[in-house]
Amino acid sequence: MTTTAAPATTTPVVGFDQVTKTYASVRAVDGLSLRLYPGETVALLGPNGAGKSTTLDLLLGLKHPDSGTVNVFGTSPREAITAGRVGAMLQSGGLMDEVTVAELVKLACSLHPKAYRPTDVLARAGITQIADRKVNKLSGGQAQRVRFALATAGDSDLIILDEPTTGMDVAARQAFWATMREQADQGRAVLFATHYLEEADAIADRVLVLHRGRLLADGTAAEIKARAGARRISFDLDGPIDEAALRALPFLTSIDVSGQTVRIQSSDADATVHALYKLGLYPRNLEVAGLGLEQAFVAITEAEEAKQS
Ligand SMILES: Nc1ncnc2c1ncn2[C@@H]1O[C@H](COP(=O)(O)OP(=O)(O)OP(=O)(O)O)[C@@H](O)[C@H]1O
Repeated sequence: MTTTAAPATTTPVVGFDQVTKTYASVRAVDGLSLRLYPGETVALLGPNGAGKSTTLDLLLGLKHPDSGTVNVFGTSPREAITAGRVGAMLQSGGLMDEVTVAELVKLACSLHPKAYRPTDVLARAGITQIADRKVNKLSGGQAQRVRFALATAGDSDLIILDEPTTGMDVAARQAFWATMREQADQGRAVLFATHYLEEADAIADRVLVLHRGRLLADGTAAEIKARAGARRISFDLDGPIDEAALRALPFLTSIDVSGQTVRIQSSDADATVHALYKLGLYPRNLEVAGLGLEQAFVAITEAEEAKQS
């Protein structure tokens, strides 16, 4: 497993030690150990059912581990939340129906020990214009912005976000991540679960890949991509294409032929390209590139599936 070097002298914001959580026969979190540090922006990735939401729920004290310990700022999650050190934006977080956006934000501020001014919170989340709307009349993206406002109602040291940008339009996403970057630059830790791998790649300083409740990889996006090892090769061929011959190329992990364009994934790009020339082919527009985070993620999780089956 790739691991990010931990700053030895800094107190962790979050500490999971050998944490396990089981629902009936499903082991949602399986012996998870990890540390988060101040100022880190960390993406939590994993396929559906990998245990991301359960991990965040454990971190927020909404669920309790069957074994192992969860610490937040060296205390229990509940103590950290009561002290106002944690702000959270959850996937399922229902919003009260019959109140306006402004009333809800005001309420969140009144409950936070280190609250910001409600007008500032509304402005930061870009919802000043919809402040008088009833919460149950909002679009999906507007409701996400309100959840974001609730997560940033006060000066918390750790911000937890479960799939925060689902339903947001491009402008809202950009504004959202700019704000999160500011929060991290001021020393807060930001942990977000997402299925948008391009966001994780662009935003996170550290990426955790969870699979069946276990940590498969922990490192920078570049480290995770390098770990997947494979590379993408694409080229065009003239004339009829002998797909069977291409499929027999060495080190091939996938191939896609579309018209005259061939796209290959290979675990040894040099050897594959060499073999391509040995077939007597003359590839045009040849490009060899590393995997994107999304392809690396698929390669890592598929390799784990294959190991377990
Ligand atoms: N309350 C529950 N009762 C029973 N099983 C549950 C419960 N909550 C989660 N699970 C199971 O635990 C596993 C982990 O679920 P979890 O919601 O943590 O995954 P996730 O990574 O957040 O998934 P997704 O990406 O789909 O949101 C899944 O197999 C899920 O079906």
